[in-house]
Amino acid sequence: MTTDSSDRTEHTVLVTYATARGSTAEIAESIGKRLRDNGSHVRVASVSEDLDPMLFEAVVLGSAIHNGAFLPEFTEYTERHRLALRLRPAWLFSVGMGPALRGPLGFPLRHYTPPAVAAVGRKMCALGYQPFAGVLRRPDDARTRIIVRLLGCRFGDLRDWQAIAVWADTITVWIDTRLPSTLFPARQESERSS
Ligand SMILES: Cc1cc2nc3c(=O)[nH]c(=O)nc-3n(C[C@H](O)[C@H](O)[C@H](O)COP(=O)(O)O)c2cc1C
Repeated sequence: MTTDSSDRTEHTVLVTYATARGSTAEIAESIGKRLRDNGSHVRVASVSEDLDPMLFEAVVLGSAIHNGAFLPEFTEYTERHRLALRLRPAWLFSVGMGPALRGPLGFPLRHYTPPAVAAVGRKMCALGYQPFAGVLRRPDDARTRIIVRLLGCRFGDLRDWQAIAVWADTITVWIDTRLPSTLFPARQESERSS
């Protein structure tokens, strides 16, 4: 934990991510900003920085999905820090097409979690898992384009910033209510008497 100049306590949170083309990094930055605005002390970093989750009081981590799995460097990070992730309250997010699927073929698949993604959440004992829609570039090959269209998915920036902010707020509620209060005794005393 840290304290700012007014002795206000700030819980320390790591937001770490893996991205191939940048959309997941922007989602991680947005989650970090929201948690910061809500009063936490936040570090946003790529998994390539390999920050130790034990140095923070809570961890939010996420990756783009490619071919039904998290990016390899992300899965490797969760393996390397498996014990620390179990010891810290940790939340997992993915970035892919899922929440953007529509229509008779796409809708039933909206809530499908690829087994490789579910396995990461299970192993790290994530307190929550949230899939977000990402940025879907128009594929070069016609076959993939047709499949994506059949699943009712548009191409372009499909990110739902409001859903991302709401999810970050639920994490703040957990942090504020479950992590131990770290107020200095003197301040607690003055607050009791006011
Ligand atoms: C090669 C490739 C494979 C992908 N495979 C999947 C997939 O299996 N499931 C899915 O939901 N999205 C898939 N996507 C969509 C990406 O997850 C989506 O574009 C995401 O926003 C990429 O995040 P990034 O910009 O951080 O790399 C794939 C994209 C690419 C380029």
